[in-house]
Amino acid sequence: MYQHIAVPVTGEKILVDSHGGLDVPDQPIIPFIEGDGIGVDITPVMKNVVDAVVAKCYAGGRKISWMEVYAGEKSVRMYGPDVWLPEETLQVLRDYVVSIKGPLTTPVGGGIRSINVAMRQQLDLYVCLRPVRWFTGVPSPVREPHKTDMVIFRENSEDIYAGIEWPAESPEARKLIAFLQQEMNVTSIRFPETSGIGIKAVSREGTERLVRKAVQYAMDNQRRSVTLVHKGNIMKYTEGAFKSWGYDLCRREFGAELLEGGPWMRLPNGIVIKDVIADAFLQQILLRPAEYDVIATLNLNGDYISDALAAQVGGIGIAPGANLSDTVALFEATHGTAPKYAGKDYVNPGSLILSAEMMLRHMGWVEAADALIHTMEKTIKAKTVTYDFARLMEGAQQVSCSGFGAALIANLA
Ligand SMILES: NC(=O)C1=CN([C@@H]2O[C@H](COP(=O)(O)OP(=O)(O)OC[C@H]3O[C@@H](n4cnc5c(N)ncnc54)[C@H](OP(=O)(O)O)[C@@H]3O)[C@@H](O)[C@H]2O)C=CC1
Ligand SMILES: O=C(O)CCC(=O)C(=O)O
Ligand SMILES: [Mg+2]
Repeated sequence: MYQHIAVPVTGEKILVDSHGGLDVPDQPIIPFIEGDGIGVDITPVMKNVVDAVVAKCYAGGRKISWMEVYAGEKSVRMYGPDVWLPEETLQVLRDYVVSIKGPLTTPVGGGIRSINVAMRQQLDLYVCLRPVRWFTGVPSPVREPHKTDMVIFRENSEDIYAGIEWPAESPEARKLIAFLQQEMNVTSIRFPETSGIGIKAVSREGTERLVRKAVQYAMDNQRRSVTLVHKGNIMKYTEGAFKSWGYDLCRREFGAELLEGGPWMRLPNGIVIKDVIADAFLQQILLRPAEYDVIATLNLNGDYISDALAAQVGGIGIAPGANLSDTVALFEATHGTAPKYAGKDYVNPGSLILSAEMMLRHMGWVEAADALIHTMEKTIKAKTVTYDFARLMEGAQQVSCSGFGAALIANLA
């Protein structure tokens, strides 16, 4: 049926029920993309650890049937030049509803800007959900890392990140610059002859669906606040509008009322809705992280904030994430392909394993998700860690990528 994808002979599809919930069989087929660079190291380790934890928790009653699908460099090798993201891969990710991917290299000079961004756009995975928490014993550059406990909701489908841009001196850039100057009275392009041009599109619909998910998450998970992070003082009609539309939505759909003086608000259940300008936020998360909880932000801000916050709790080697639409979920680590370490069995697989933990929880396999967290805590506490933590820890036993996976499996309760 497919050109290169082999559907496992055992296992069934996860289905979406009439209320939008998941109907998860005991042997679901989960598509996975190995990923480029360190994908060859971390993805097999993630699968082994997940298989072990599921086997342990459900004594054979549940099992994942993994189905490999292709994107990135492996796809080009299999499907031919410039086929970075085959149509059948997108179709499977859409049809099978829950999947997981390794990192993908952004091709240089190829026909696709970023495979990761293309997937998010084509599957309309408009939420990038990235929880940031500290595990006991993880080395951190801050004095009180346990105070960093945030959940980032990054808008994943629009903003300057969508890649609407043209190089300096191209006919398109010249045409757009001429239009701006002649038809829109723009006088502030300092060097029009040599300017590249990018367009930042931010919509009310895009903002509202993202903020709605963030507020709903805060309510469902008893969080204290939702902060809208933006640079609206400068980019008034994109980032400033994100803030205003976010507050309006909270008032209209969630019954939020202004706190004294505004614009901060409070929901009937006490959750505070507030906003902060992005540069101030980046210093406050270092100085007073306990003041922030759920974060709703635009695409590019969310990209920067994800890596910055990950650093506070040990680095992107342990930073998980999910890309979500209303039905489809594609889990992935926050980091990229770290090419210098590719194939060396060296890096931390923790970020992808914790992404799988989010996936198991999303599927309702809570026992397995809890067991994964437990063994992660136990293993790090015992100072059995990969190079990234070992170089910052005293008395650590440094293990390889697969060695860390083996330690997680050995430490399963
Ligand atoms: N979602 C995705 O698939 C993403 C893809 N990318 C793509 O990845 C490629 C490389 O990007 P780059 O900017 O180098 O960023 P990376 O995130 O790939 O790597 C940057 C650094 O982060 C550390 N790091 C990353 N992963 C791990 C890990 N698993 N364990 C321990 N440390 C880790 C390493 O630090 P150190 O050197 O200190 O050891 C590494 O050199 C680019 O093509 C980029 O476009 C980037 C981000 C996301
Ligand atoms: O697609 C890419 O190359 C980068 C993506 C990225 O940095 C992210 O999603 O955090
Ligand atoms: Mg990033």
